[in-house]
Amino acid sequence: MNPYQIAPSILSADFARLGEEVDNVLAAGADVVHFDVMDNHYVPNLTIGPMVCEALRKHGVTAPIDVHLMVSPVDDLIRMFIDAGASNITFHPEATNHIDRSLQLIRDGGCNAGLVFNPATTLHYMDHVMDKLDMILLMSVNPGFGGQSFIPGTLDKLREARKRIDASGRNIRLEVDGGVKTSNIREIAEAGADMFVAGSAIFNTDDYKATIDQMRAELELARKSLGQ
Ligand SMILES: O=C(CO)[C@@H](O)[C@H](O)COP(=O)(O)O
Ligand SMILES: [Fe+2]
Repeated sequence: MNPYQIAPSILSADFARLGEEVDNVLAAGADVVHFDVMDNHYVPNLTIGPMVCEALRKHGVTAPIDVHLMVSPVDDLIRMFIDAGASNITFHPEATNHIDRSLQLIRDGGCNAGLVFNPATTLHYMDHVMDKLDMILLMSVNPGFGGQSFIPGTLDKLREARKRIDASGRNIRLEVDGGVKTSNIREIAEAGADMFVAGSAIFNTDDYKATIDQMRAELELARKSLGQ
């Protein structure tokens, strides 16, 4: 099994040709489709909802769809994305009054559940819900837009999150989102991440396969330096 997952964010895809873009990036070797949902309330931008997720499933996409909810509140959209064919659903803990209940709702719907931490959000939100987490997503930019620069302090936060995951003994994915590129993916992996969202770094290149191959080569170097 590939220990590392590459998840292109379709926020940077050409929305006028979304089905084709997703097909192309999966054919180029992507593992997962990262699906950014913004409500112009929790974040100052507005994107796509469950109808688009369902349309991708009807189009024939069978790869995991990783839904990143940047919305408040979260529960209604969790239900809709479960019905629309989501595989993973993550939300920001400060966007719901009932973190445990929202995580349980995702799991009861048969999806993997996760919390998302903004650069300034404390990891303590995970303390009492480790048993309900399948994944943890650390934002390495402030949420709302693609194409921003990776915030370097995320590396220490990743190391801290990795320690907590290892101490829990649970199989929890550690995803990172924002400013991930071929030039920094290796050090991000060495800090403990195992799932990498990359939007502009993939969709703004002419050759998706060449970019993803280069990312995998960097991840292979990280794997060796970690002694895995
Ligand atoms: O959730 C978000 C932004 O809020 C991300 O998923 C971005 O879409 C990542 O874009 P790049 O930083 O990789 O361009
Ligand atoms: Fe995202």
